Amino acid sequence: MARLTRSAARARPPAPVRAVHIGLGAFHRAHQAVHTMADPDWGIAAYTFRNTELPRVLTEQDGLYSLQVRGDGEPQAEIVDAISRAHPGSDIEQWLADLASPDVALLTLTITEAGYRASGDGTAIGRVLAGLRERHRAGGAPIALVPCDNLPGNGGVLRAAIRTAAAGEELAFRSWIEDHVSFVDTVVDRITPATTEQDIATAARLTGLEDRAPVVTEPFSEWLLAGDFPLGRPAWENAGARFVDDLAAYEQRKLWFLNGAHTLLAYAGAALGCATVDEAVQHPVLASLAESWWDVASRHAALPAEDLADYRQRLLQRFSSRGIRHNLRQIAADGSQKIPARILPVLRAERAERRMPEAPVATLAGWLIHLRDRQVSDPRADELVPLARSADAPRRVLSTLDVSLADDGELISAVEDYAERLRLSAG
Ligand SMILES: NC(=O)c1ccc[n+]([C@@H]2O[C@H](COP(=O)([O-])OP(=O)(O)OC[C@H]3O[C@@H](n4cnc5c(N)ncnc54)[C@H](O)[C@@H]3O)[C@@H](O)[C@H]2O)c1
Ligand SMILES: O=P(O)(O)OC[C@@H](O)[C@@H](O)[C@H](O)[C@H](O)CO
Repeated sequence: MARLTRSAARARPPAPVRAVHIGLGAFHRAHQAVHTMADPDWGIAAYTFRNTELPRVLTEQDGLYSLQVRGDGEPQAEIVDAISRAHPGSDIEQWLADLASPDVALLTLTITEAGYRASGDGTAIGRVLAGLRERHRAGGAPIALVPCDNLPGNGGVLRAAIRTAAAGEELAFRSWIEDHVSFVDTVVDRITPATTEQDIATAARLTGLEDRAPVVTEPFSEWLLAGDFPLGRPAWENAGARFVDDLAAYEQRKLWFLNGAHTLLAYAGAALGCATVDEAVQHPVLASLAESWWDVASRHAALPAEDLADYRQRLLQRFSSRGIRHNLRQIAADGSQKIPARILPVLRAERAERRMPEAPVATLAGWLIHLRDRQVSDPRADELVPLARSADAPRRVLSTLDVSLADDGELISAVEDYAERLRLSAG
């Protein structure tokens, strides 16, 4: 079987690099790259500072990969050609040259929620700062930074992270950042699980080509953006992106309803023995918990009730799709970074009205079990795992997220009881 390359796929030559990406993974390739492909004048130079294998494979494939879109029927595959160059993080010189180039108008980021917390040499924020420094030195063309991670106010979070990291820099550079770097807020949505060996075999069957870097995703895709692009941007709207003035209500809907339900299922679902999202939503206890989460979140959400009702109905279909096997373990990573945005705002609002909502309690109880019994991937794991194994674990773990919730004795008892209930139900 022929290897997937430009000549085998008879595709156009790579587009000139005008966008850079950091955090080359599955999601970038299912989302921002697909939007960028809709504008043939824009090519991407994509970097990953952790995975050396993916850029090597993509380079061998001339930047091409297949995207399998899986709904309930037969998957459809298309070849995505938006990535003109793929680089491992060791290509520091190329990274600096790309960010310094006035041809480059924007940098997109998918560095996970945890990526915005860490700064200094070797971190994503440290590398972005080094790139901006180089750009400033090289003439200082403006640039748009477009974070695409599931964080509330992600543009503002990135701005704050860069400002903090730049605190010791020269005044001229810091002023340039304030005046010439635009931080765009986004809401991103397309469920994209990690690729499996089985997906590689399916890609070969669908395309007739050997592709070592296929991506699997769902038909649904959404990208909402608010902010300025001083040197222009691809016509992302050709692929359905929407540019709006205020994202807050959409962001709340996405983070609470989709990501919040994912987090609930990841912890309570794993405690009840489920491995994937589609399996979890078939489980009667978890299906009812998800509905109860959406009921309680609807009480506090800003969008009109009909909009929320449509959204949750659609979510249930998306979560139930047999084509997408989204591992709960993948979603369970970095809970300390996700729970505060996805679950706690609703829990606080409920507690202020003296209610004890079952689904947030189940999420926290499932998280406790996760921290105590499983292999934990979380930037705060060293602190959290010992606390979860100590006496008074619910209070001590919750206090790492929000001291006022940890002082809520009724809540702590409810979480403790629920964790026991999950353990008993799991047998
Ligand atoms: N997969 C999805 O369904 C989806 C949907 C919407 C948003 N996202 C966002 O995209 C992010 C990446 O998802 P993915 O599916 O591409 O994952 P992935 O595992 O395929 O790729 C993750 C990328 O992030 C980088 N990364 C991981 N931890 C980092 C850190 N601490 N600092 C800097 N970079 C780091 C990795 O090097 C890799 O390039 C998610 O964390 C989420 O914020 C994902
Ligand atoms: O990607 P994370 O780790 O932020 O969160 C896991 C999932 O909730 C997330 O990837 C969703 O699938 C995604 O946000 C859908 O658009």
